[in-house]
Amino acid sequence: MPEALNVALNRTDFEARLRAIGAARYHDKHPFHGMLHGGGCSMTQVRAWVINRFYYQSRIPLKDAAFMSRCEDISIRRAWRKRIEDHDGGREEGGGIRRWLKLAEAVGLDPDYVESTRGVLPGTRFACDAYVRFVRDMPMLDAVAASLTELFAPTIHKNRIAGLLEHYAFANEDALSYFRKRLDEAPVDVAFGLNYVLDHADTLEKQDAAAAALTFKTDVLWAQLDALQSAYVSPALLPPGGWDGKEGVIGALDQPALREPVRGAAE
Ligand SMILES: O=C(O)c1cc(C(=O)O)c2c(n1)C(=O)C(=O)c1cc(C(=O)O)[nH]c1-2
Repeated sequence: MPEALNVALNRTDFEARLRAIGAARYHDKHPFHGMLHGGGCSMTQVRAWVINRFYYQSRIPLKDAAFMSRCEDISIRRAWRKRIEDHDGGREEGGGIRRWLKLAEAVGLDPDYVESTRGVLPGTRFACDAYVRFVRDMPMLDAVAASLTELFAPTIHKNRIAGLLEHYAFANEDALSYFRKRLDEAPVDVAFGLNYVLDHADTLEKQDAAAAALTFKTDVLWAQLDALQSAYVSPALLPPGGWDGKEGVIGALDQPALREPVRGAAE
């Protein structure tokens, strides 16, 4: 191979390489998201998504704590610990996990049931646990690069807020506060993470490793939606122990807020 092909990309071109991974592989392109955002999901499918996605939410602070536990650089720890606070909140209030459980209640689920993580699909569990393990075991550069899917999250969060508000009776600002808050939180995290990766991936080998880590993370996200699609979209193939469409559902299902969505074209 000619020498020039073995040289690391400059920052601009390497960032473009990372962004191209999102453009090709991010989970906004998964058909389940098209259904969810376009009003094509039944309320049972929305509940299944809320139950399974809670598992992802619950693993995020564990992976950030795993990251912190290996990080010798105090200035990085000072910046990174915000991520745990964003999700776990204070002792009494706040935090993404509490906001996610508000969404669970809004779709008619018992938050204790959701928090129990019973009924989470095996594919969801394997994918999310793999992310925690990856961040615990891989080089720091790879661990940070894996979080860079958040570069692409604000667009999907905005589309989700708009799509859910348009199509689903349960959706209001309170129920969707998780996503609204992430619009402020994620850009801070991703600016730090992107700078770290651009600074540290200073050889072609490291750039390849960072790109592979980001690709791995897109697989973590995609696999969670594959699990939902397989279990809850016809022809449904519910694995043993997966949520049965009934357990944990509380309150009167004929209440107006829990009406089935107004179906529209998938966006
Ligand atoms: O709704 C989404 O599509 C989505 C995607 C991602 C992501 O790209 O990993 C995150 C989030 N949301 C999110 O809310 C969040 O807090 C988050 C943290 C992380 C991470 O890897 O540290 N990703 C994401």
